Amino acid sequence: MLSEHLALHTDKYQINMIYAHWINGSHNRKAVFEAYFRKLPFGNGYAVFAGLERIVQYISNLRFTDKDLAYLAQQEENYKPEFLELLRDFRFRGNLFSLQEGDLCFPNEPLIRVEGSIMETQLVETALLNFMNFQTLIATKASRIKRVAEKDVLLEFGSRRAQEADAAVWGARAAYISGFDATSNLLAGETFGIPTKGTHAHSWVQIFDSEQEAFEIYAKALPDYLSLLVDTFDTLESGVPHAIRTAKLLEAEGKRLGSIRLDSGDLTYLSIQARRMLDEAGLPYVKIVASNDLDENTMFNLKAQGARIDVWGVGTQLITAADQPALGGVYKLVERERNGVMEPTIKISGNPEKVTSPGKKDLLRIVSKESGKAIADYICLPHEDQARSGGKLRLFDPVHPYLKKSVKDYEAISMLQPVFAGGELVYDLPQLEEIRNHHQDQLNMFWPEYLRKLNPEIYRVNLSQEAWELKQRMIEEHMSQLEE
Ligand SMILES: Nc1ncnc2c1ncn2[C@@H]1O[C@H](COP(=O)(O)OP(=O)(O)OP(=O)(O)O)[C@@H](O)[C@H]1O
Ligand SMILES: O=P(O)(O)OC[C@H]1O[C@H](OP(=O)(O)OP(=O)(O)O)[C@H](O)[C@@H]1O
Ligand SMILES: O=C(O)c1cccnc1
Repeated sequence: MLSEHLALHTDKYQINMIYAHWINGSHNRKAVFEAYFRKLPFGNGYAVFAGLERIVQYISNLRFTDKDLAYLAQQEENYKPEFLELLRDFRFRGNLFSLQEGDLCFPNEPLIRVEGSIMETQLVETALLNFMNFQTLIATKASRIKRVAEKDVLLEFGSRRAQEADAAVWGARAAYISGFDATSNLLAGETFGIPTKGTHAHSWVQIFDSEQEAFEIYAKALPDYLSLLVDTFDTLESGVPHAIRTAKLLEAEGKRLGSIRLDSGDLTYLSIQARRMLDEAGLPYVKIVASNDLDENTMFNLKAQGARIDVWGVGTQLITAADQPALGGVYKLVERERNGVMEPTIKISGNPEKVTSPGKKDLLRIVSKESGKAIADYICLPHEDQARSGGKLRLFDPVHPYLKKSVKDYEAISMLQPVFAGGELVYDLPQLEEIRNHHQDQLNMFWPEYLRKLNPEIYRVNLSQEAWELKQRMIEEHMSQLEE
């Protein structure tokens, strides 16, 4: 759980390839890989990049122990002892560039770029994608939920249904980045400083002889910000009246019941009725929490129906990204060293979406100086300075080049930040609060049509003329080689 020691958290084929390169004498040749995803999850208009802190921890601690090496020797008889000695001395000495956590990101743009020896760039693929894919997926799901909740309070309740402990804890962090207000998971709270919140379970009520007794005992022990779960027997006939009685007892002691929680039945009807009963009892300050398999779609409907819910507890659907449980991010080779010189490389596919964009690339966000809003993301080769110098920029769709427009009076924001340089960490990991604020600033940079939950406008991600021509040229070269 949250292990720092993850050298073997890689696919066996990575070590096999590294071994074969070593036998071939090519393991120290240079390579450049880029990580990206091809399709946005949940039909959303953007994704929220997350996972960098975990990646930094992983790379900083990447060492093979005696135990790891003994295990590798046992797994593969072919591995020569000298190879295992090479692994013993392994440290990541390459460069890594990445988006910042909380950045909005889009399909087919480089989110992380790794440059270094074949050995080090290949080794890190599995873990890096594992962290990026999961955390970006959950941050994106959480961002959708936040768009619907708007100013309501969001509590992350997913731990018990998450795909194991790391997913619960890092998932809680991803949700917080995208605007959740608290988590029920204390380890996530302790590890990352996320505020923690909790109500109580049905078992608390069931264990006593009466609901009223259960509420009073709980109120006595934990009178501040108390939340009472009111649906164990009958929400409106029993739970809410008992909660009101408990609130009055608290008032007599100068204290206030914080909230009641609804966890079953028709949440619109029950919240409206409970609100009325609380108000009529002179308890307008008591908030209503709702939970029960909620997601952004149910929440949207509940709000449209006029539900009187102030606080939303969201678990399973968020933490498992239930409607799309994988992001599908990939890590592709874009440059290789040949005869001492770096050259672009391409992966051809019968499926045009899967043809890679060759060459090491930078990602610039083109932002209008007039509106302060993002116009497009622009992928160019590192030596290209047209966009960076603010010159008139021709944008065209890489798949349908006739879709074009020119922009001027813009700022080109460089999205890929240097994180490791020659193996040294050169990036100050921001505090979680800063990441959360950064995510909000990012959202403010986009017009609402890209942010809406249903059928959002597609944000432009364009290749520079030069990057596009390189791709076309390499496709044609490969095709003519195939024909020969
Ligand atoms: N007014 C509503 N409109 C749309 N969906 C709702 C509404 N009220 C509740 N839901 C959602 O419907 C789903 C199922 O609720 P349902 O009432 O069938 O089960 P339940 O309340 O868990 O049943 P039980 O009473 O046995 O616990 C949940 O995801 C819940 O959030
Ligand atoms: O529905 P989710 O979005 O996943 O939110 C978490 C759920 O977990 C709890 O139920 P559970 O039945 O596990 O425990 P309980 O006995 O305390 O209700 C809680 O009451 C929520 O319904
Ligand atoms: O505190 C709660 O109400 C809670 C915590 C975890 C899961 N369900 C509810």
